Amino acid sequence: MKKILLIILDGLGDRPNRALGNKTALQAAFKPNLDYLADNGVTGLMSPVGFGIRSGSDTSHLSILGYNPREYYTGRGPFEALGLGIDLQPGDVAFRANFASVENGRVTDRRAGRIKDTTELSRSLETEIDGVKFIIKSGVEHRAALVIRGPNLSDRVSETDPHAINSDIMLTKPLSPEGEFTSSVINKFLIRSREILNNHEVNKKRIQNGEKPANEIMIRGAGKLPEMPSFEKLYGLKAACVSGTPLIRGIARMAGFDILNVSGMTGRTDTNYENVISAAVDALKTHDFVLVNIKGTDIAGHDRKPELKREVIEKTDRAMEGLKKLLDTTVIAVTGDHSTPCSFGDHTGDPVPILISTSGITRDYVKTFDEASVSLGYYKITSLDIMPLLLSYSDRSEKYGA
Ligand SMILES: O=C(O)[C@H](O)COP(=O)(O)O
Ligand SMILES: [Mg+2]
Repeated sequence: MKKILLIILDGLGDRPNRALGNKTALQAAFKPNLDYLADNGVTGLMSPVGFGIRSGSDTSHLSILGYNPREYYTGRGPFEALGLGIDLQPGDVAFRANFASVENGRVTDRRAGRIKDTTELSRSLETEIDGVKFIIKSGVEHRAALVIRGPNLSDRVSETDPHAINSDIMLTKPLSPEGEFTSSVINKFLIRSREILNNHEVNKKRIQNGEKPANEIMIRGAGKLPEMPSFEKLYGLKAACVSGTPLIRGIARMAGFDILNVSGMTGRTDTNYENVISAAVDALKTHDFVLVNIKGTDIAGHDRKPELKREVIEKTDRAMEGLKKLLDTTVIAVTGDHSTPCSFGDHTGDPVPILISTSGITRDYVKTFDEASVSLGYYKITSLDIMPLLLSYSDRSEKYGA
């Protein structure tokens, strides 16, 4: 039996970019190690969740790990909260939150210029209203989690993220009668938060420095704690997660993974790629399955920066130099969780390249790892097919039938 290393480059898939001579970031990148793994492996295209589905990182990672989101997904919020170390309790409702910039009632930046640190801002918003406790914890850049705790709370409330700039700021609405109280108490919190954030020293300084203020908190992905069997129970695999992204850490925590902390791992494009990959290699000594998530490719896609995406791929590739040595003992798979084309600035339903490499594998004829090359590869699969394939290539599958 072999170990399994699964490396997800978040939002990896792309479309041709004019700035890269009509190539995708993967096609334009110098990436000898990814190409080596593709050459010495089997490749193909992987559709996250299902063909043509524009999945989020939450539903796609769940499905890659074999948790069908249609069965287990209750919303993004719980994973964001768990990933930030909040001890979510049954009955709590959790949200993903964005610190955003607003001018004259309109959103000018959904990410407040990818602000570096919102800890003080989050702290200033914590409160209790009508018997409901508001817990807010800052994540990476503009990201945060909001958890509301109290009796009779419902997740049947609408989001307040317009997902587009120049849109009016929003309040939540109940999605059914059971969401009425929750929505009204959240709206009191949001109105109070606007007042606090607009007068906050951090924002006054930002404006003085010519930066956009983080003066609005927008919420989405309402959900309660899901129930999921552990990864170990499902597959008998002891698993570890190497990711600086709270959402991914939260999903892995829910699945019972060991969540590793790595020096220099930021969850941003400036992460220490070498440390991330070597922490994963180390973890393979004590774990059967290691999941790595590199977030920079997705950030570059959302920010419409093809050169930056290429750079993130090249840095990841450089850090992967030592992985070739592991192929005798390890199945290495590399893919994305969805496409985030730089030309679109958001997730699309385009399939994502996947490679699976290990010694002794029957190779296909593909020698380079990019969207077009792997379309000639062996597999056209969905994310739900990944775990069965990894179990099979690592000689861990149970026989189906006698
Ligand atoms: O980076 C993330 O957290 C998401 O993939 C995109 O979310 P955002 O558009 O709110 O930044
Ligand atoms: Mg993603």
